[in-house]
Amino acid sequence: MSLQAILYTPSTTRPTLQILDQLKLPHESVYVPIHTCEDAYDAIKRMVVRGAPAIAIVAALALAVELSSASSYGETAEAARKYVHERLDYLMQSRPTAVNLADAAGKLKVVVDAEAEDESAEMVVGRYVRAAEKMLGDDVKDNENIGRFGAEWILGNAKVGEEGRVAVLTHCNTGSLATAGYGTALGIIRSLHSGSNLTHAYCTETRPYNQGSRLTAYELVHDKIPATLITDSMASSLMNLKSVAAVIVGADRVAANGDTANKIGTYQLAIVAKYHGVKFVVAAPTASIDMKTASGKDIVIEHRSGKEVTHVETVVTAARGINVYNPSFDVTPKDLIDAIVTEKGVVVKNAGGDFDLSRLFWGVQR
Ligand SMILES: CSC[C@H]1O[C@H](OP(=O)(O)O)[C@H](O)[C@@H]1O
Repeated sequence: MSLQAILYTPSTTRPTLQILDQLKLPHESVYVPIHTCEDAYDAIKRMVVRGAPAIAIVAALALAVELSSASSYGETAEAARKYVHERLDYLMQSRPTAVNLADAAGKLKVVVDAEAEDESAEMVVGRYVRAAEKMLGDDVKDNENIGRFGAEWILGNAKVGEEGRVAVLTHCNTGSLATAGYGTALGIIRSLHSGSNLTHAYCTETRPYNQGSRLTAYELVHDKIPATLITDSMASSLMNLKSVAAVIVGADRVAANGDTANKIGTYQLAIVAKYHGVKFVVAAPTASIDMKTASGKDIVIEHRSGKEVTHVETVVTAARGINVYNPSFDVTPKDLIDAIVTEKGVVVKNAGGDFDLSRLFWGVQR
């Protein structure tokens, strides 16, 4: 059975939403109910659920559940539209760096704003719920495409070993626990593995939240994919001594020029990969690409509590009184990125060294 971060039961009357408490993994697999937007906001903020696509989908579905269980959205279609806008704006404040939530909110606002003659509040709500539910299934399909396109690109462009197989390194968690299923960067690893083209997957611990040791390692073991856990500080030695063909990472926000914000530690992996001639691949749905943000210097980087660094669960692991620097993300400049893999295909830099990401959105209302 595949791992699922999100359990959603659509129903004509009262849908239900539960999320896997990722703070308890890998020790316990516990699902917690989400009834309101406040529940979702708190779960996203505390990283009970995390991962750019998963954050967006949980927020969208939480509002669907809330709308279906209360008539607090007003008596008229206009009141319902206003309520949906306000709740989405509230949810968007939960974490600033990943763009997927803002992207989903924008799309859902367009859906409810599509006015129809004499429609009721309930008709607006119904349109919202159907659009939010569609995001769940679309994300899995997108990730399967990312997996296929990414595996094909790596096998066609990286240093492939004997029998057409590769070893790769990934950072943070970008699998079924960060999405609606299958995953982005981890989706490429799943596709390489299912095509018998993977010799080994290395995953970094990804301090301080340990998405790698607690979540990615959990997924790789669950799927019986040959894998080895390393600490973040081992990555350069690994690329120096082992035949790593590609580093594959996710994205929280890809700027219009291709600069990419991702989990802290990504930037240094890109530098080491460049030094060792290892391909550096960003895997992300187009919902993670923000054409309104020109470059990486314009991306807001979330800073989190120093306790994430000084504590492992309740155990203090640092000298009391020390200051802590804890940016949750860093920005990898486009020059260090070899390919951006999306559900619509792979984008590489042109002869001028630039990514032209706009073509991914031709004919799409943004
Ligand atoms: C496909 S998940 C994308 C992205 O989100 C993760 O951040 P967080 O665990 O803080 O939500 C990580 O940066 C992943 O690469």
